[in-house]
Amino acid sequence: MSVREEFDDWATSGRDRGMEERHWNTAKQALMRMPVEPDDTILDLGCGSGYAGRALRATREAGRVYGLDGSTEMARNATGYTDDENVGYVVGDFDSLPIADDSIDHCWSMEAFYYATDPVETLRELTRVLRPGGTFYCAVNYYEENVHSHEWDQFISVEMTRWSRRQYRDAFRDAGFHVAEQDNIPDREVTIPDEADFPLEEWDTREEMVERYREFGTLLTVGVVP
Ligand SMILES: C[S@@+](CC[C@H](N)C(=O)[O-])C[C@H]1O[C@@H](n2cnc3c(N)ncnc32)[C@H](O)[C@@H]1O
Repeated sequence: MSVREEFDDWATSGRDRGMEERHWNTAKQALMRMPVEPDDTILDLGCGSGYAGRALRATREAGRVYGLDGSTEMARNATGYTDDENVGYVVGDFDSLPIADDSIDHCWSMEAFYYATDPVETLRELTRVLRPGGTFYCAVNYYEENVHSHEWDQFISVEMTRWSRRQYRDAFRDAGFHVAEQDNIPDREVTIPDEADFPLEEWDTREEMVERYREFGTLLTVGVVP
């Protein structure tokens, strides 16, 4: 199945809002760190329901926000969630961004980058569209050190790239970014039941669930275009 078919299916069955809910606890912490100035132009790469761009408009006075997604239905849903004319959702692929050179101040991406067919090319594309000094805030829950994420590729028909912290930094540098920051952002809000409630459907032990959410959380890598 293609990215488009897979995520069209998610969007039409309402799973875009479920993703937003699952990602928001750590996404909001990372979004707060972005050095967005009023009127800056933002790209949300793999925007899903488009919540991140709308949050940056509402809280940081971002100027123009573009959400890009390979799924037509995701882009359609996202468009329906706002009447803000400075927020626009476009259909496109990470490896060939339909965006002019040096036109974006900051790019955000949550739980999407690793679906790129060619993640190295996607990074190169981002250095093309970002202005000098522009940043790429790349947040992922699927990565090598997060052993609890390793089986996720079995539940989806799209290829996924599982890089380590080190591989993210190296790839960012190879594509021409400076690496400004790399951090694990814990999810302190997700409810973790009492010991006596385990095993759960998804978790054998409480310890594993604590490690997944409170310790590993979301891996954030921040690149800056020189
Ligand atoms: C797991 S969802 C995350 C959505 C959103 N960022 C969030 O935090 O909820 C990944 C999104 O990336 C999009 N996507 C995956 N690979 C893509 C590609 N190669 N080009 C464009 N969009 C892609 C999917 O259609 C999907 O909406």
